[in-house]
Amino acid sequence: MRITAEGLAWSVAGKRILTDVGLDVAPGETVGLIGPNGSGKSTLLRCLAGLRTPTSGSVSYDKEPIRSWSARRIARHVAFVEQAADTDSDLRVADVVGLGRTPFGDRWRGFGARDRAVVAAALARLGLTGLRERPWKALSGGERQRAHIARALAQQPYAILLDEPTNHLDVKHQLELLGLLAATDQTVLVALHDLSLAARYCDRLLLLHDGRLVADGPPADVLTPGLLAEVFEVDAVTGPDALGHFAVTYRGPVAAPPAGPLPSPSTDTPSPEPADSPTPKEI
Ligand SMILES: Nc1ncnc2c1ncn2[C@@H]1O[C@H](COP(=O)(O)OP(=O)(O)OP(=O)(O)O)[C@@H](O)[C@H]1O
Repeated sequence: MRITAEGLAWSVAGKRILTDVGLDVAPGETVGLIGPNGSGKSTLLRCLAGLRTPTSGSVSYDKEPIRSWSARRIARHVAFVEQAADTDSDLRVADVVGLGRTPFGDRWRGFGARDRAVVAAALARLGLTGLRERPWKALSGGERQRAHIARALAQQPYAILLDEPTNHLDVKHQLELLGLLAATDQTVLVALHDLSLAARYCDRLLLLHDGRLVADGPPADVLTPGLLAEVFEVDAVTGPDALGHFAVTYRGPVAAPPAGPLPSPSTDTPSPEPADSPTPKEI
């Protein structure tokens, strides 16, 4: 499915957050959305997922503007993995992943064999089969993140939007997830902070700066030392790493933050531990 935005703008409280964003993600493409903190990545993804109504401009799926689409119709096309998605804590992992089937359910049919098979496949894809009966609240941050991605896959969407999906994942799971996104036939737009991983796994990068799209192209064309200095304020070199992947290596920030002294610790004598305080246990 093709995702297109034209002249997209979003403002809040009189402040422009996105300005004149135009993008076109082709069917099956894996596109990375990069930009510094506060540049507008989450806001843009929310507009593309139909969760935020643009102040002006339009979002289209396969050239059809989604302005008048219902949330259910959008969810049958696009899955969105938000940065800090919260989920009802009484559910089991399989139930959370099963929420991905909601757009396809109806109260007469219920949750059928096909839904169960799709959920099982999504759990397996994210290495969560062994955790399927685990209460949601007993999961680690990375396991929850993988479960949210499994829920998105269970939605069987034509396109997946992901907002920093690797931020809680260990290295192995980061590589597995990005490999999965790069290999899928679905259209993928993924916000990432790790620029070398973005370069390695994405066909193309979109660079946001202060709510404007300032570069759009193959990773090596977007991640130039000049743009990295201007937009991310880092002094960096780019080129092949030891394995030949295009990578970014940082010398440091362009300008060091002002080196003011931190307040010194209080010179007051600390109060002694109470005599009966328990000895800390080794863990
Ligand atoms: N509802 C809102 N009200 C006020 N300001 C908002 C709102 N939503 C977003 N913003 C502001 O818009 C700007 C862009 O936010 P956004 O979350 O889209 O950035 P981001 O690129 O995803 O950042 P990060 O990398 O830190 O996740 C920020 O300055 C943010 O404070």
